[in-house]
Amino acid sequence: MADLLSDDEIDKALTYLADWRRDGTELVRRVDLPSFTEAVAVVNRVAEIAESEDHHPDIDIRYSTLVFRLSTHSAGGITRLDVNFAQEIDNVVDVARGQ
Ligand SMILES: C[C@H](O)[C@H](O)[C@H]1CNC2=NC(N)=NC(=O)C2=N1
Repeated sequence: MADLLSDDEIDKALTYLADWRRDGTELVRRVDLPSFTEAVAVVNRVAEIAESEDHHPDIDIRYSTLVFRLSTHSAGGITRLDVNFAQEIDNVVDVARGQ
């Protein structure tokens, strides 16, 4: 099982996860997309990665706005798995935006 990161380790990760914030035991990112269809396409791509890595974010879908919440449930907080997954979500969003 992955180890919980320290507060310092989480703060350090947030320096390069610029679109993420910490909310207690979770990393959180809000993403605004141009349409519901594009938002759901991002969710579908993230779902594929989640299944392949057996690590699953909580995802809130409201029209074209997504909120991702990452936490390692088995550890009770934020681990390296969540930091890595946050970067993968960033990559999916960048591709969806053509960046
Ligand atoms: C049995 C299965 O491997 C576990 O339930 C996995 C599934 N996905 C998971 N996702 C997240 N975010 N945290 C977990 O601890 C976790 N555990």
